[in-house]
Amino acid sequence: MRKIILAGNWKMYKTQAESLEFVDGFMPELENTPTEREVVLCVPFTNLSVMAANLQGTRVKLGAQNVHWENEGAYTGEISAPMLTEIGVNYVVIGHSERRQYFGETDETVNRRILAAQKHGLTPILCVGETKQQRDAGETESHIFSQLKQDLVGVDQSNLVIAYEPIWAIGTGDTCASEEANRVIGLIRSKLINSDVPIQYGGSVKPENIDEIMAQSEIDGVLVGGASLTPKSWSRIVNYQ
Ligand SMILES: O=C[C@H](O)COP(=O)(O)O
Repeated sequence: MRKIILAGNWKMYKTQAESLEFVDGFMPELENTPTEREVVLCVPFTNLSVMAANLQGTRVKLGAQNVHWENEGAYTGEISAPMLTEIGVNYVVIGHSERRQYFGETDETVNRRILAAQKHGLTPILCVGETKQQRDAGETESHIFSQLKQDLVGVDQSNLVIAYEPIWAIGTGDTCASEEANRVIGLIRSKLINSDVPIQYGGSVKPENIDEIMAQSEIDGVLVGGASLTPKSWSRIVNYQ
């Protein structure tokens, strides 16, 4: 039985005060959410401690948005896995297209980050996906297979989540058709050793399309940016029909 994981990625949004306001608004909405659905919030590093304190005793799991492969060292601006686990972080987003595009993340560093996360008991959410240009050139599958091959070297597939995020669908309102997302996710699954790895879809997920996305047979959850930022839209997403 594959796990359903609904994860919000807040990216570089929300101060601590705004995070707490969100928790107040969102928690009552979780009361009717089926317990088998895992709900995760991947928040900015600066909000992890305050969120850990405020989510204690709730079913919401905490996620970070990146992790370095070393435990400590002269790596200005980076955060290590032991620093995250000390706070009570459970998940970490790795290889998001924004990290790959703006911050020089490569498949090699993505792989190193995943291995470090797993070594410390964190569950990596590995993001893969193609650009519009690659899709138009018919390179969607080859690009994603290449990412998987490099990113998953030596990775334990029993503690892993993958998010398929077509880059052209992120933050654009231009959702990938749910049948197409389902097809690509099925192909990703066919490349894995463990076919029970939860595979999410990400890219302009919103209250209006969540029911259709979650009705697809291969899709085990979603990684949501913009629509995870307000209690109203996020609660509609976790309470999909
Ligand atoms: O990590 C989340 C994705 O980048 C999707 O972002 P979005 O829901 O704002 O399109």
